[in-house]
Amino acid sequence: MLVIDRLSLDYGGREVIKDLSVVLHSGQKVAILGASGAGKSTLLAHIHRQLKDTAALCAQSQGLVENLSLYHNIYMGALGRHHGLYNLANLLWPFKAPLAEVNALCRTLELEMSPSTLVSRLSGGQRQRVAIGRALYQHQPIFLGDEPVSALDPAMADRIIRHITASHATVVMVLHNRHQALTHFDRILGLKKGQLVLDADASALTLADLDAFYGDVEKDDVVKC
Ligand SMILES: Nc1ncnc2c1ncn2[C@@H]1O[C@H](COP(=O)(O)OP(=O)(O)OP(=O)(O)O)[C@@H](O)[C@H]1O
Repeated sequence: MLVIDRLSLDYGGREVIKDLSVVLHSGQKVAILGASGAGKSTLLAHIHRQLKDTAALCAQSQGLVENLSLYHNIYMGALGRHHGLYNLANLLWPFKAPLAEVNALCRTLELEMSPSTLVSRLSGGQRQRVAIGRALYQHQPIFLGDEPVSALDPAMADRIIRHITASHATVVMVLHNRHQALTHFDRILGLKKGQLVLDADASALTLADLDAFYGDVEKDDVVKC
């Protein structure tokens, strides 16, 4: 699906991804772990640039429009599927079919408020689910998520990840939760200071392995300080 060969990326000359090579396969569910600042979002954004015609990105920044409703924010996922005039008319007078689809999606995402609720009135976890809804509504075969469930309680996060993985052939998700990574994903990549230091089948790893991975990262950071 995507071959990344000796990738280096920098911000203003500061290298944050260093000589990274990895092959991502269609049909895989891949979790990316790593300490804050390791380069996970930068790598995911690169993957999205390469796959943007077939992948929906749920970014950490969300990009929700505060003064629009939950319905309109989720509907934005479908803008590319429709003519501009249809989109404009739907903005003013929501059509029945997309409204029913978005309502169904809201039920799946456990968003129980009216679809006309303004996004500015939602909690952090509700906003995350709207952003996930918008990405799901793109109906792409690949879902890319950057900590998309970090604000949800663990049980709800499990249900939402289960829905995302069931509805997409391929998922690449940045996470901090080791349990979620082991439970829902086939393969785990670990980044440390812009380098790939872990690439293994989730079935071959344990929570203790991932604790050790984070422990090493933290120890190194302490030493560096
Ligand atoms: N727009 C930017 N301009 C300059 N530096 C940036 C920018 N975005 C990220 N960085 C830097 O690049 C490095 C990697 O950032 P990135 O967001 O990819 O890390 P991350 O692993 O996703 O972190 P987190 O878990 O905190 O989200 C960090 O040192 C960060 O400060």
